[in-house]
Amino acid sequence: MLPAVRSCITRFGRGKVSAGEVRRLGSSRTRLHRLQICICPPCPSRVNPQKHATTSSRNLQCTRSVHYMQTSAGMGQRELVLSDAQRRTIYALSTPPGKAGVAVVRISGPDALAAWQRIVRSPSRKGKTRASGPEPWKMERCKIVDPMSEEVLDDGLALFFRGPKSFTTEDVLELHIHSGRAIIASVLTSLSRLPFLRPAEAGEFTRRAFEGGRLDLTQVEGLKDLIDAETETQRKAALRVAGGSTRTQFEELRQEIIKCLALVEALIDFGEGEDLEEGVFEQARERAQHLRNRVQAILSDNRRGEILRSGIRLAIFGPPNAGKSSLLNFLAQREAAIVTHIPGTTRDILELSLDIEGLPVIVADTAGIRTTDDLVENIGVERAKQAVETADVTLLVLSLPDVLRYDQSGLRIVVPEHIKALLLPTTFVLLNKMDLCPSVSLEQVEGLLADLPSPAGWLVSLTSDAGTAQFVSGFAKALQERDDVPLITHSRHRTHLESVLRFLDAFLDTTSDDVVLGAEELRYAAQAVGKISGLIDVEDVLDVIFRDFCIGK
Ligand SMILES: Nc1nc2c(ncn2[C@@H]2O[C@H](COP(=O)(O)OP(=O)(O)OP(=O)(O)O)[C@@H](O)[C@H]2O)c(=O)[nH]1
Ligand SMILES: [K+]
Ligand SMILES: [Mg+2]
Repeated sequence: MLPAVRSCITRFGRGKVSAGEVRRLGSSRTRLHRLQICICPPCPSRVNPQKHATTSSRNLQCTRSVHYMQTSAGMGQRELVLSDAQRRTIYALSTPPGKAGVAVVRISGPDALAAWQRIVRSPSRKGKTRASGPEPWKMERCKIVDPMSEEVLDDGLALFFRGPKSFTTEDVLELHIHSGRAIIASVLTSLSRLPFLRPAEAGEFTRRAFEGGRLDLTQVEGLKDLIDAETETQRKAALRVAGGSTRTQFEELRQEIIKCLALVEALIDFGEGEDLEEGVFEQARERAQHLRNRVQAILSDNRRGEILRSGIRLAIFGPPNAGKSSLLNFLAQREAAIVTHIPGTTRDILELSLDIEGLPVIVADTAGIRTTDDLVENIGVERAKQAVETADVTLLVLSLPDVLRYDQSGLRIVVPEHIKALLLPTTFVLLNKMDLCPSVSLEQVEGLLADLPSPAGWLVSLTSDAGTAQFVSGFAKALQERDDVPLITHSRHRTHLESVLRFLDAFLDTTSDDVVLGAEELRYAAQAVGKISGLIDVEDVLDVIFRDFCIGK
């Protein structure tokens, strides 16, 4: 560690210099990649910054956590924890192994250029020296050679990205080679012979993109979801998250909390009436109330984002022989479930992951619900009830001829009592076997469907296919609810947001007499939002105070 940096950090630990000064000095002297400064809950043990400051040879990478402690007197104490990790250049095959047209080997880190010089031989650059280096962001036809023997391993393309304008924000070299086991193995073996390279660990390129500030945690999740997306709706949602729309919205939320905190901090430091205008605390309360309502609104999304990611869990249920398994087979377009005329055919739950008009749906076919002496069937009925209870969406299948009644009051649909008990206001209804009731008109049945306590119902014949197209499109639309992707796509976001809500509520419970406590709650709230994106910065609070209040003018 350079003495100037060490001394600056020590002074920072004593509160003599600002984090910004440390950052500036650190950046200029040691070419730091990035510095993370966090607000942490009060630290039980004071940490000796010196102990955590270690020396590293090249390309020092620092991760610093600032423990911002608020004492009862309202004075801030800052502590610095410094850890250096040596940043080596990593390499890996970035495409699936096996026979294909192209394979991409990615090399990222400070020595990517050195790797280029050792293994890339470009015929078009005969006149130029190797030391002049590649032209960044430009594909170059080249030969890939073994760095020791100069043996040509493959004929391919090389692409050099100069950091920070690369995925990882470091220098990145991409080798586009032919995809074959032997070629890939020879190139990777050659790379392993370069002492300044090491194989990348799982997710390490993305991790570096995160550490370099290219992606926040929500974008990292979005990127993974994008790669994992199996349906069109999932792809669109993940693309939006990966593109940073979630990041922006959470960041806005955090900034709002920090503004609130800045008001309260100013109140602590300067007190109302002297340097500050009146009503600052009220202003902070109003903002916090507004924020609280917004967080509450984000949380009441019926888990749509998480459901969309993992697939909507749909349970098909109903009386025996209604055509539940026939429906599953129709949706799957294959004979996945056994269908017979015998009531009680399905016993266990049969689950299939299906794509319904671009929506990921995990469909469960269940045993027909009835009271029976058959031990095995009874277990099946119990499982069916459980599946209905745990599903995100339920669809009741009824056989029209079995439920249609005609009496003095006219035509009615009678749902068996033990089925009624499982009906929710959100249960969709499918009336099947319309082919068996030719005398009943479509209008009549539509009127009856409207009487059911269900958001939507359809009339079909699964054997003749009548009405099935309308059912599928109508049902998919009903499942989609709205096109917009909710902000929360991972339960991790929900957990942190619930904490935000708790801290905001706790702040709203405080009075202007205990502003120190109130500030603490707001700090926790900001920290909880910061955990969603993975970026927490104590300097933000200081920046806002200085910008908005012109202290010490
Ligand atoms: N006529 C007619 N028969 C149908 C229709 N749909 C299904 N069926 C028949 O109804 C019988 C029962 O169908 P399943 O799909 O096994 O019914 P289920 O609800 O799964 O029955 P369980 O598993 O025993 O509860 C079979 O003989 C099907 O061929 C339809 O639209 N019209
Ligand atoms: K059956
Ligand atoms: Mg069945």
